[in-house]
Amino acid sequence: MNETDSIWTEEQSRVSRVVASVAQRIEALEMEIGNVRSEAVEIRKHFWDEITVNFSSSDDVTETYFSMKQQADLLAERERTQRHSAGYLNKLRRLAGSPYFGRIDFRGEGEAQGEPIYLGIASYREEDADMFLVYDWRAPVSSLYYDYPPGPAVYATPAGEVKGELQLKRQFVIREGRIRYLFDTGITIGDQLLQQMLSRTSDSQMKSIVATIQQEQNRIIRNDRSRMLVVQGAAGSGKTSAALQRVAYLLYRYRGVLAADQMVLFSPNPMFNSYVASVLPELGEENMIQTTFQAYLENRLGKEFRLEDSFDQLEYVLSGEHSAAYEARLQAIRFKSSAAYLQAVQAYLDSLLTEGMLFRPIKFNGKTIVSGREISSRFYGMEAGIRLANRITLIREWLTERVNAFEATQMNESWVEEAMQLLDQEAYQRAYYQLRERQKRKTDSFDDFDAEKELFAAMIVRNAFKPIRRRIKLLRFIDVKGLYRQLFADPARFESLAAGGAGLPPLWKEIASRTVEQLDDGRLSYEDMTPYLYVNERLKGFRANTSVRHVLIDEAQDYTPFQLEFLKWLFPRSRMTALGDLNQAIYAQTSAMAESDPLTRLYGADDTEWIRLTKSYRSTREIVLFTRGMVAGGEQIEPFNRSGNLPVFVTVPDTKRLHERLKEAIQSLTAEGFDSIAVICRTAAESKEAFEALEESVELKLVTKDTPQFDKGVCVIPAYLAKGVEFDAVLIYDASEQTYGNENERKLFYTACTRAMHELYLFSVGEASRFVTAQPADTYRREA
Ligand SMILES: Nc1ncnc2c1ncn2[C@@H]1O[C@H](COP(=O)(O)OP(=O)(O)OP(=O)(O)O)[C@@H](O)[C@H]1O
Repeated sequence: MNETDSIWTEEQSRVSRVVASVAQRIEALEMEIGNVRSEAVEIRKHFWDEITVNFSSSDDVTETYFSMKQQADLLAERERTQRHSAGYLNKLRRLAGSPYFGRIDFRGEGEAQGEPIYLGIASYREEDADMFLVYDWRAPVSSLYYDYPPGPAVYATPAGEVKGELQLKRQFVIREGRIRYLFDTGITIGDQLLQQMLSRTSDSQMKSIVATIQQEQNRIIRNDRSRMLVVQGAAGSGKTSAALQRVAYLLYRYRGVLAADQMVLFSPNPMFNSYVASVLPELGEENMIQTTFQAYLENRLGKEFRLEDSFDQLEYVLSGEHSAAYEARLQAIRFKSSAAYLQAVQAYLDSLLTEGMLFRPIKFNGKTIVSGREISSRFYGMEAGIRLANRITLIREWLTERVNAFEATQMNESWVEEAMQLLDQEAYQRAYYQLRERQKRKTDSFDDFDAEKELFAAMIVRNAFKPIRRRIKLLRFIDVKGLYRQLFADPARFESLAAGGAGLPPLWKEIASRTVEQLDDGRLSYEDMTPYLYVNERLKGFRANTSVRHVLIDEAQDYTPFQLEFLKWLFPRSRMTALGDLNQAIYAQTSAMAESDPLTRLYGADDTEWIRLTKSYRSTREIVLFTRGMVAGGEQIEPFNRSGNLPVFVTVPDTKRLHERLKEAIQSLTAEGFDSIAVICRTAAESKEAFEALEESVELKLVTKDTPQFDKGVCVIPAYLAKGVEFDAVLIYDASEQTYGNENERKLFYTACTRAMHELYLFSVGEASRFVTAQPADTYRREA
């Protein structure tokens, strides 16, 4: 037996021992849980038997209370134990066939001998044993595995640094209790294993990467110093993967203090939510809250306005209509998402302390109780030093008093009498009994007709004023829509707010009048949604969420400085991780990542850390070498060393031939065993066209913004919905100069091409796009 064989045999016998031990533990735990469950069921069943219910005297009541409490506590305790054990059991089951994926031998300074440490997705120790048979990949010592090659190494613990020497680093692939692969690794974590992981065909669900986390990714995952962590990483560099492992890490690191529902992940679209939903459960953790910024905006503004979403906005931009209105819209999108606009809006809100506040009148039955002007003069009559929020609180109190006073005058009005007549029998009965109950507590008599009538009248008046009180409570008397409109209705005022108008877009007047028109029509375009909500919240008080402790923003380049500022206000007690790639900023708006300032300014330089990822893992070396030339700074993107075919550029004479070639390509890729193939188009309209042309000859699905989840197979999808996800093979439907001939579409084209893991085909009717022809001829292959 040579050395390798004997290592293999030794390691296999350890694996078998651990697997047997885990299996035993699972069995014991299943029994234990079964017992606790039946105990809990018993307690529930006999809950009342054990309790002596007696309310005769106050002592008896106390005794009853305590006996109930005791039973309830017992039950809660059993159920807690059961939940905890069930969670542990879930983790053990995951260890059962594949207990670990790595081993490090570490000799601490001053120690004579190194200790082998085995890493898995959860820690495991036999009962009453000191040593862990498996360490959780998130334990402090486990970081050695990701951070160091064999040699001197150090890891941080809550009690300080531990120095020593890493003597061995070994990787395993264990399935069903058998070692499939085993190798000792050097500097990075096994290129060999990573090669294997990356050469698999893709799935409709993202996978966890714990066994092959790279050193630079580990810095993201374990970072817990700064309040704000910004990750700028190339396409396919593992930003999303790192973000999800980070959630798992933080849940472990702060267990007992931080729960999954205190972390929120903002995804680019609802489909993406389903794509990443299985990573945490795969690691035995609960999922964090997942949402999209659009869903939040819709929830807050959907009742008031007809809303456009970011995809509609992009479709409009891509339509490329050559008109003055189009140019104005582009300028509006850019300006309204900029830090300059945010500052102008902030200056506007500050200026409202001296002039310009707008209030809605408080009316009842068409009669004005307090006019808008009256509220306004009350507002500006206050001492200059009182802050906006305090003024509004004072106005609210004052309005409540005014409404109270008015309400008191209404008892004998004819509308009350009429309402009394209209009470139907049932409502009358209900009201009668209610009043009677209430009255009984005060006096015993309720037979006086006049008194009864008076009480009814009071009740009717009170009910009629309820909505008004509610409106006052919710500060609806502030005319937010009017105030937002005013920003645009008075361009001169806005110019003075925006630092003398120096930074205003050239078509500002056109933009202003269009915005007013839209607001009057009850519509809100995507670029106005966050600013509008910001104005609303600043005036009415932010509806902040204080329970969330960590916000992760994926595809952060698609957020505007305004939106990030908004999220900071919304989650005041939260840390933030923003992950993005400026080269994939496909929207026309100003990106918060375009310059480092908006992101750094959010929490200040001292509280912000930037990490850059330049290695790309998703695509083959050939695809990365072809695509990286399309974007600024692309030469810094380093491909992971996994080889495949050159991207293929196919020129066809007409659409008929295009569809034939597409069909052939899909068929041959399917035959080669690729599970996920995407025909990526520029817009929804182009996707529909491609889908209709192909659906008869190939089995495929059309993905739209309403598609709830990804499925394996062949799909046709617009590029903006393919963001963040990947496919085995990508076919660019139309890579012609006519379709991608505009500088603005560079990033969209790059994003589409970088979705490919193994194969990339680009088709073109006629002349090829400038983004293709600019690439070195040896980075792709041409076919006619
Ligand atoms: N350390 C790793 N081990 C194994 N696979 C990895 C690793 N890092 C990244 N990958 C794989 O690379 C692919 C791209 O990762 P991911 O989607 O997280 O990248 P991204 O930076 O978010 O990409 P994009 O910005 O293009 O959406 C995924 O298939 C992921 O599993």
